[in-house]
Amino acid sequence: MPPVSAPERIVIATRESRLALWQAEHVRSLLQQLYPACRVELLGMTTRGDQILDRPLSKVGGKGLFVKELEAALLDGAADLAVHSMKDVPMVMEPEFSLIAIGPREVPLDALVSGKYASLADMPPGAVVGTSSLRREAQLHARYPYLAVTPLRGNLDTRLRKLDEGQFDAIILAAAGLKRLGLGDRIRAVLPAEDSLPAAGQGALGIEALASRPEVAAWVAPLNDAATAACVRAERAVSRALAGSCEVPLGAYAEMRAGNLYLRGFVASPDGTRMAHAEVTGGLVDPEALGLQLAAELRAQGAAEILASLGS
Ligand SMILES: NCc1[nH]cc(CCC(=O)O)c1CC(=O)O
Repeated sequence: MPPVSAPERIVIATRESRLALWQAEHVRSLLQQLYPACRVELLGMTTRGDQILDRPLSKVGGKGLFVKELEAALLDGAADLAVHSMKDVPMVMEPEFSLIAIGPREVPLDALVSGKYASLADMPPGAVVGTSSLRREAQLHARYPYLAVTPLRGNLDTRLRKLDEGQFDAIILAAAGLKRLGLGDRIRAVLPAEDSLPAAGQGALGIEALASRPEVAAWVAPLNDAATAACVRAERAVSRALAGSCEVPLGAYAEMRAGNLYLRGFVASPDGTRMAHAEVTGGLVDPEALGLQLAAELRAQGAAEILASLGS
């Protein structure tokens, strides 16, 4: 039996990239199984983040550009919930909105995609790696300072096309997106967290609704994965404490190890010459507190000076 009185109709707001539609369709089918008599529908939308492709997101308003239009659809009642990649959800949310479920994680790590090289270590000096993520760029500069990093934006298909056209020797993408779209065979190497610590929330789906609609939260509660939610909440607390809404080279990654949360994070200068790195372990009771503990540890390792030099 479904845990709540079954809804008659649920409308899911989603971006229209292939990955976003896959994720929304995935949530649609899970809800349809829970509520067979319900009409579960998708409302596809284009966001500012999808339109602005010529500039780095960090220069035009950041992650919020991927969620604003979906939130507007929640506010005006056109949709009941919105499905996001947790990585794209701003760390600080307006109080009208709440994250009502975080689904199980795909592989949370970054992946190397290349027709030429099987690993970063195989790439010769001057070889060109495409990424527009400050986090990936700083880590590449720190560990492989002889590689060239050049900007790469666009949805997954666009990025793969630019690689195939020869604009780059390799590109770095989230393994999760490639796997979800059936493009897992494009992955030459999954980058270990030691080489490329993932972004807060990477690989996890988030479901957002109006805070004023507890019935929507009850409908989707069965889709929440408690372990993933704890990991992602710890990661987001790190990012919130250190970066706020600013775009900085920062990674935060939590794993379950022996029933505890093992949380790692870094803050770096974009050129990778300065990097603060720290790790903490703690129980599942208060993931946000563990995130704040890691943020304090990173400050002790010099994160504050690095952030100050970024002008944030
Ligand atoms: N920044 C865009 C974005 N948001 C989520 C994913 C991949 C899937 C995920 O991490 O959940 C991607 C693409 C990428 O980073 O390669």
